Amino acid sequence: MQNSAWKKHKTSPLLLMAPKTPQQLMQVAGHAGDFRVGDYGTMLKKFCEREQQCYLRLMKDALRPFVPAYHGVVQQDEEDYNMMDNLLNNFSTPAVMDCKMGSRTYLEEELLVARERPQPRHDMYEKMVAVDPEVPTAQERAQQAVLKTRYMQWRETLSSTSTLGFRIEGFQKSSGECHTNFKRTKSRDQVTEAFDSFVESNTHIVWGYLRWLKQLRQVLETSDFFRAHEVVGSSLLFVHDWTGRTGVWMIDFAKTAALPSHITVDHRSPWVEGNREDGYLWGLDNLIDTLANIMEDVID
Ligand SMILES: Nc1ncnc2c1ncn2[C@@H]1O[C@H](COP(=O)(O)OP(=O)(O)OP(=O)(O)O)[C@@H](O)[C@H]1O
Ligand SMILES: O=P(O)(O)O[C@@H]1[C@H](O)[C@H](O)[C@@H](OP(=O)(O)O)[C@H](OP(=O)(O)O)[C@H]1O
Repeated sequence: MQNSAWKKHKTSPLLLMAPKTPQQLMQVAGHAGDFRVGDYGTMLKKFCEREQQCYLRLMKDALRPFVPAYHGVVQQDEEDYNMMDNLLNNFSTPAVMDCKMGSRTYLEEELLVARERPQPRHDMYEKMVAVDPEVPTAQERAQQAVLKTRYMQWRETLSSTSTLGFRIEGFQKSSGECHTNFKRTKSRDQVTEAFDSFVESNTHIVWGYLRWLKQLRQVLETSDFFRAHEVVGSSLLFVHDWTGRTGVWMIDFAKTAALPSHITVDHRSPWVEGNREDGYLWGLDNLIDTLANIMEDVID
């Protein structure tokens, strides 16, 4: 193996079986520039220790089949990356959708930081007024800046995050057609319309996704990892292709935090500051209901 990174970390047998052929990098959401194509069917995501710790725990959890296999830390151009399976492997010109799960998209600790050391952000002010120039307060207008938590809360209420506990971030069809303009996709009807466009009204695909989501819900209800973590800002990645193959995986654990032992969450109760609830299962219930309704409408 040529890559010096391999010397640093042992490879898993699965990885050794993966193709050497360079994989295509397809990113339908998230931070631009944080990803690279890795060797042997992997992708590299800019290193985040919190995410690394989650993946290490997830590799030993019941949730393992629902997350990309994790292969350790590698270096490229003096940058550290978490290396994981590219979930698009084994799909033929796939369609991909990213759904951000949960009713809250920032950590409680971010709220504390915002109070103690407020750092209003101009870039977020710009993103806010680009969608709705009427939203900033007089003070925010004067500063031409907003706090990140304020921006994130506004994004939640604008989209289905606050009403359904998940939101569509973006999708790419197998034709390459890409849609990322979902900031105002809020009602169940709007979400259904977007989803229908993603699957191109193919109920076989919807059926496949429903099966994945129901299995995932069952496993989440028994997972030790899920019981002990606040899962915030994590996404479900939906992948299908023309052969009818489907898959749904959990990705993005950069803001998934271990809970102190005295706190338990059910992932369905409403969040109030201090209870650490993330609304993940509430969102998954609503997502499953939304897809089930698509199937019912077809049958009726
Ligand atoms: N293991 C993977 N296999 C295939 N594609 C992936 C994988 N991980 C991430 N992606 C792609 O990259 C996108 C962004 O991933 P991710 O959510 O981890 O990024 P992020 O920058 O942490 O996002 P956020 O802005 O929510 O913090 C996903 O929507 C998906 O298209
Ligand atoms: O989708 P948008 O409207 O572009 O907003 C971004 C989105 O909410 C990301 O989840 C968030 O990153 P984190 O999840 O990592 O907090 C990012 O914060 P950032 O700019 O501080 O990275 C926001 O700018």
